[in-house]
Amino acid sequence: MRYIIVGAGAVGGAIGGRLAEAGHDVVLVARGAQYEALRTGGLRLTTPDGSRTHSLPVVDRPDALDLTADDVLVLAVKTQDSTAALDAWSVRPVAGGGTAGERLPLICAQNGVESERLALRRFRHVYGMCVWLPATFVEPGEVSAAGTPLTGILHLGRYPTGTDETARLIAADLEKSKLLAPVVPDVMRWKYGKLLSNLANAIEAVTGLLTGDDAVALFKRALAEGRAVLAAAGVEAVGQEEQTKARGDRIRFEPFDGSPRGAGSSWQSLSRGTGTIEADYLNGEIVLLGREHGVPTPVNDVLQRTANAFARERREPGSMSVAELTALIDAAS
Ligand SMILES: NC(=O)C1=CN([C@@H]2O[C@H](COP(=O)(O)OP(=O)(O)OC[C@H]3O[C@@H](n4cnc5c(N)ncnc54)[C@H](OP(=O)(O)O)[C@@H]3O)[C@@H](O)[C@H]2O)C=CC1
Ligand SMILES: CC(C)(CO)C(=O)C(=O)O
Repeated sequence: MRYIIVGAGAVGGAIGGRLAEAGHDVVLVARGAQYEALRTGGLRLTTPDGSRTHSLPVVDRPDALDLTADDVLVLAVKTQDSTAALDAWSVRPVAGGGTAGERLPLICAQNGVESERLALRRFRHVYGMCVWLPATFVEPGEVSAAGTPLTGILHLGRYPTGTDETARLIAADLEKSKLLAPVVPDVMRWKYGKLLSNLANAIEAVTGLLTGDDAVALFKRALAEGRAVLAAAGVEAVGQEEQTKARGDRIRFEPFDGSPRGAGSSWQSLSRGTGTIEADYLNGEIVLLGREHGVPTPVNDVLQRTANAFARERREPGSMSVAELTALIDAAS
């Protein structure tokens, strides 16, 4: 199989780099400065076991690549960029007839639960992936990932439910590539569990903090709301214990010597001044479900709106104190 990584940033670069190292065919899809850097200097991947550079084929648009029935699309863009990428790739012809949307497997290697829904409108064969793989976009052409001795754990399954032979073949390739890839029949249960953890992303992006009593207390309030909403919606999510057990002692996420990892993916969006952030699909997912099921969500609502304002106004990550953020939430509660 050939893996086409649509959005070769932090997560896409780490997964693509690991697959390439293990000898799999990989094509990177990138844009802007990242495309230029990957094209001219290759992909530099730094992990606890060292740094290496991979010279891989890279394209900046779908019509620069001829697709075959052997291809797998791995969507690793931020959720706010999913629709545009899915629209562009789904209509590409595949050798032998049909389009990518009709014939190729598409894996959503992203946080949140929205991309699978968007993908299923355009692709017949959609797979969800729950990505526990802390990765950093260091600079154009360079990404790092902190997991050791394996780089991350990627629960994989058919969307909305089920498993199949394709999932098992892809998982086998990932497992040969220093990644743990359990195939599960209920991948969205894993992704909803991860969504609850990612309610912290906005707190970290805005305040720069995830430790300390006040930041932890805020996260607990966001989490309690998230749990209440999922319960009201009848959505099952794996708990922290089950997630930790799945990793066992096979992966530790620890900073390593020379690790450039700063913070989570939303914090990185602000620090790169991209002008957008994923909050509508993390805290915003809980707010939306809360509205649908009559559960108030003042905490996640303020987190979503504050993170969006930070992105829009290109404010520095960490430039609001936890006390200020808590006061905004208290005023709305
Ligand atoms: N980073 C992490 O530690 C983790 C991230 N995740 C999730 O993984 C997903 C990806 O996050 P992450 O890797 O951090 O994000 P990044 O911003 O590092 O990578 C995404 C890349 O995709 C590019 N891109 C967007 N649209 C297109 C397109 N149409 N064609 C080509 N390239 C495109 C972006 O370009 P540009 O910069 O120009 O926007 C960017 O380079 C998110 O859902 C995130 O929540 C999950 C677990 C951990
Ligand atoms: C919490 C973390 C780092 C886990 O991989 C993540 O999902 C993110 O940065 O968005």
